[in-house]
Amino acid sequence: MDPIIALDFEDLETTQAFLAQFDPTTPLFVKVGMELFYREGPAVIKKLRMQRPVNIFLDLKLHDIPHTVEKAAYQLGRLGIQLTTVHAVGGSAMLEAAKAGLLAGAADANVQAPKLLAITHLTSSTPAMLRTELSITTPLPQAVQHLAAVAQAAGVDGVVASAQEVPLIRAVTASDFLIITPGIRPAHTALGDQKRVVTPKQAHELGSSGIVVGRPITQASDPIAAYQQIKAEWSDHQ
Ligand SMILES: O=c1ccn([C@@H]2O[C@H](COP(=O)(O)O)[C@@H](O)[C@H]2O)c(=O)[nH]1
Repeated sequence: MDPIIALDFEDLETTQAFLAQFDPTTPLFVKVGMELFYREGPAVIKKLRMQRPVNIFLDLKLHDIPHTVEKAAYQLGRLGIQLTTVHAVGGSAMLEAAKAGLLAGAADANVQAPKLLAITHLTSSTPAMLRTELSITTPLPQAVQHLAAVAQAAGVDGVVASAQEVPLIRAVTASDFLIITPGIRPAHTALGDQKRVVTPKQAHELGSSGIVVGRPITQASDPIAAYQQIKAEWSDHQ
């Protein structure tokens, strides 16, 4: 899987100007997050597809009561996207509802259902933050591992975690369980708010299924060169 570029831009125009720098015939895997989706609405998915070949990871991180999540997931299932997210801490009933909603929406719209990923603990979280602010006494890597096992048992297709936790997750999940890892920082790039970070090469070595990269590409002086360098570091070993 190619690196997934996080399109964390304020509007469609800025996003399309960014994407126009890439060869229009080369497929890209992109992530649409809350910022762009809340501004442009579901139409942004169709508009991005009209511009160029793209696979789309719609990262809205649903988290609510099961009924509400199922109805929201139904709408997302209709969009023909490839990946989407819920928060694992919503629990099994919510995860199962999300999956059911996606499948029903996709069936009604006659499109392929997206794979569902459960967010474990955000890559911006630290062990100290979990302990002192969330009162979670299980060590962070084991807490992530536990959530991954819960997600798999609920029928979710994979998780989002730091690549640092991939070996622990692999130990308790099936070999085709997806582990998508943001918090990717090539050497000498700014961490920003990310805490549990690895390089693209480390993510590969640790066994990530896919990496998500935003600012190291979108804020780079030469985004194409940054993307190619990250892609090479990530996939030259595959
Ligand atoms: O735990 C998580 C879950 C999601 N993300 C998202 O990934 C990108 C990362 O962007 P960078 O600019 O490379 O930091 C961003 O869209 C997040 O919403 C995450 O970072 N961590």
